[in-house]
Formats: sequence, C-alpha cells, structure tokens
Amino acid sequence: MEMGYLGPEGSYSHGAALAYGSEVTGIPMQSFSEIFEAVEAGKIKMGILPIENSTEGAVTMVMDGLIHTKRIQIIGELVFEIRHHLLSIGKNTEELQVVLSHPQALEQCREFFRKNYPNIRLLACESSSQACIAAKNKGPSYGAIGNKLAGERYGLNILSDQVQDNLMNQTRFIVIGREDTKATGRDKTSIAFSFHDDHPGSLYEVLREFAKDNINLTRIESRPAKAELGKYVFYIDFHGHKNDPKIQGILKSIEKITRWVKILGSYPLGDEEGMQQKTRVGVV
Ligand SMILES: O=C(O)C(=O)C[C@]1(C(=O)O)C=C[C@@H](O)C=C1
Repeated sequence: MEMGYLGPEGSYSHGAALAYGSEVTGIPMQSFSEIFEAVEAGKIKMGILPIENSTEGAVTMVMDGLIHTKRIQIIGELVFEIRHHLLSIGKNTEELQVVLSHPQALEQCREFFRKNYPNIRLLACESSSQACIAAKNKGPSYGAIGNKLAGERYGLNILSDQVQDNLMNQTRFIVIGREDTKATGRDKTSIAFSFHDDHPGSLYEVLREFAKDNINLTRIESRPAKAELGKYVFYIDFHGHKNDPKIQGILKSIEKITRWVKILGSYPLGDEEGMQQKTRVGVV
C-alpha cells in the first residue's frame, strides 16, 4: 500500500512510514500540502504526517490542513522518539557556519545551538533529509539536523549526537486515508469544532458532554479560525470510536451547541496505553 511522506528518503516521516507496517511502500513528497492533496484526490491510498511534538507542540500546518479536506480521515497514529544529530560532510564543528533542517527540527534543538554554537546560523528547509542533501552539496561549512540513517544514507559525519533540547523528544504522527477504520475496542476519535459566538461557558458545555459519560479526553488544542482575533477552532481527541452509540450521543449533543463539528477520524490508539505496541512506537 502506498503511503505519502515528507521526503526525500531518510526523513523522520520516512522512518515513521516504514514502521507503520511491512506492506507499506513509502512515496516521498515535497510538502504536507502535497500529501493532503494526493490522498484527498485518491492518487495515493494513505499519507503520514507529524501532528504534535513533545517539545514544540502542535504542527500547525497539519492541524489546519485537516479541517479543509472533505474526504480525508485520520486512520491511525504512531509515536516516535526523535533523536536529532548534527551532521556534515566536514569533520569538525569549527568550520560550520550554517545548519539546515525542517523548522520543527530546528526549534527542537534551538537551545542546544544557542548555548553551544551561538554564531551558527539556523536555516529552514523542506525536511531534515532535504537538509542533509543540501549540506552535502554545499560543503563543510554547512551542517544539517537529521537522523542517523539519513547521515549514513547521504554520507555525512555525525559531529554531535542527540542535539535535541529534551532527551525525551517525541513526535506523534497521524496516518490519513479515505476509508473508515473499524472499531478495535481501543480507539481514539479526533474532532474539530467552532462556536457561533463567544459566550461564558461555551467550551465548558462541550467538555461537560464528555465528562457526563466518563469519556477520557487525551488532547485539546485551539487554532485561530483565520478570521478576526478571538475566533478559534478547537480540536479534541478522546477515547472511543465514532460508531459507538455512547460517542454518537455525545457528538449529537455537541452539534447542537456549536456552529459546526467535523469528525476527523476514529482510529486505533497508538500512544499512551498503546505505547507497548511495538509497531506503533519507534525511534528515528
Ligand atoms: O523533517 C523531517 O524529517 C520530518 O519528517 C518532519 C518533522 C516534523 O515536521 O515534525 C518530523 C518529525 C520531527 O518532529 C521533525 C521534523
């Protein structure tokens, strides 16, 4: 099964795609938008996208992308330990002037560079693997933040290993597709919604529906509605499957008190309790 990921080969997303299952064939793509578009149009069956990181928080482009699609559903998730390495074609850090990587990866290592190499310029590029290719072509004054495999693949030296600011640096990836996922008994559902107007207790009224039925929420996030200041889209992840009558009851109640609700998908739990499932957690 073809799965689009942020390429080229050797990115963190590539590692996550391969870990999703042996039947997966990774298809490198240039941007998160290209992955969304290809899955939406049915050109590829699935895509994998980072959605949140334990150091940096939400991957906002992916969060925003989810509400603008019509056919896409979240069909799976997996959590990865992300270990960043400072890579270069050169052999020492003294020569380094510029370090390239994906903006998320740069942010996850910003303190390391501020403390140790304040004069090195950090520059964003499309992905960590793209950064490795560029650093190789530019020569020893350029470095890249990437994973070990990318370093090996592109013939770079590890100048410093584990340069992420927090030792425990995890990224949660979602898998998107166009078909519903059947309930497994250990599922999660993601929804997004917004309100008609801003009034006291509006968010509380939504949260109360979950509390009343003893449903565990695992994440709540808000994003600007991209209108005037103060207008937001809320995202909630919770335990349970959208086909469960109890969850359907909650969703019906929420529909009545919000302007719109979008069910982003129900899928098998890949983190928290699911941490033990070997195929769902990995290290890149
Ligand atoms: O640049 C890559 O290698 C990616 O796969 C992207 C990405 C991200 O956007 O979150 C994936 C995991 C890490 O959190 C850092 C970068």
